[in-house]
Amino acid sequence: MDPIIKVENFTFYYPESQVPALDGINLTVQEGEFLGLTGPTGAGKTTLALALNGIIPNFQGGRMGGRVMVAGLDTAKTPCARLAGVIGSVFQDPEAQLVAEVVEDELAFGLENLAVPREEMRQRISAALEMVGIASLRHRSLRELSGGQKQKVAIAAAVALRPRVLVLDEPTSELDPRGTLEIVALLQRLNRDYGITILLIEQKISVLAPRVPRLVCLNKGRIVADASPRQILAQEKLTTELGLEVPPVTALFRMLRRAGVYHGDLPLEVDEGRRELGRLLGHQASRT
Ligand SMILES: Nc1ncnc2c1ncn2[C@@H]1O[C@H](COP(=O)(O)OP(=O)(O)OP(=O)(O)O)[C@@H](O)[C@H]1O
Repeated sequence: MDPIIKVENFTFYYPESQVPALDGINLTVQEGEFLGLTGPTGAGKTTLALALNGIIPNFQGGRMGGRVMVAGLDTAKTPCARLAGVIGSVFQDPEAQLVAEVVEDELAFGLENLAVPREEMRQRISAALEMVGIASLRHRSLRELSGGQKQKVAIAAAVALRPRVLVLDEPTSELDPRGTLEIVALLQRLNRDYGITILLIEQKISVLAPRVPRLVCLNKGRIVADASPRQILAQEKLTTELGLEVPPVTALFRMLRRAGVYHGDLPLEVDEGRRELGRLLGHQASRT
């Protein structure tokens, strides 16, 4: 089967910039994957998201090389309205991306732009609100909602367009830890139950690591790693270079590995670490 995303040798310079924001990117994503994308500030994460949804190069001037294919469409040659039915985007700041006063109107907005007939529009709005678990917010004013609820509305608005891919650019950066985990759990559900391919851009590696099977790391416009979070977090030189905030429990087990007392998989979460520690201490006790 053809991959849902295929980025081939893609390079992009913003206007008047001598340094490429993206430099020879090659990335293949199969339909149904849940992918994390991380890297330091200025690495090119947002630029890649904009290249995937066609804003680059359709609305943003600049120079590019290579190509970006999403669901078989070349994003540089496809109108953004057509791409919107294939790939949905959610950005960092819910305020900046919401345009309506009332939740259901927000969902209607994108559908109207695609000229979806009225009755189908009503059905799609209901379905999207159900999928995201916010049917009860349908008639609420956006101004009354929390940041987390607003992000869910933004996700529902994207889902109403029935995309095969969702790209989310740091959607939880303005949320507290509970709101963050709720959004990630929602994305996992959309991926698992509806097969939507998810590309989640996130600097907080502790949020991504236990929840994504595949993590792509960008630095200075290049992909510097593409592996499981466990494999990436095991590479001390790489994580230092990228300034990734390694979860404390993972850092502890890296130390134990270095000291030669631990040889198992690196835990990514506290519970996992506690279990491994129990096993390790039990093992040590049985040897003495
Ligand atoms: N509109 C623009 N015009 C010129 N240069 C830009 C523009 N937007 C981004 N850049 C530059 O492109 C490079 C990549 O930026 P980008 O925003 O894609 O990185 P990022 O990884 O998303 O960073 P952050 O985590 O801070 O959002 C940076 O050097 C940045 O300064």
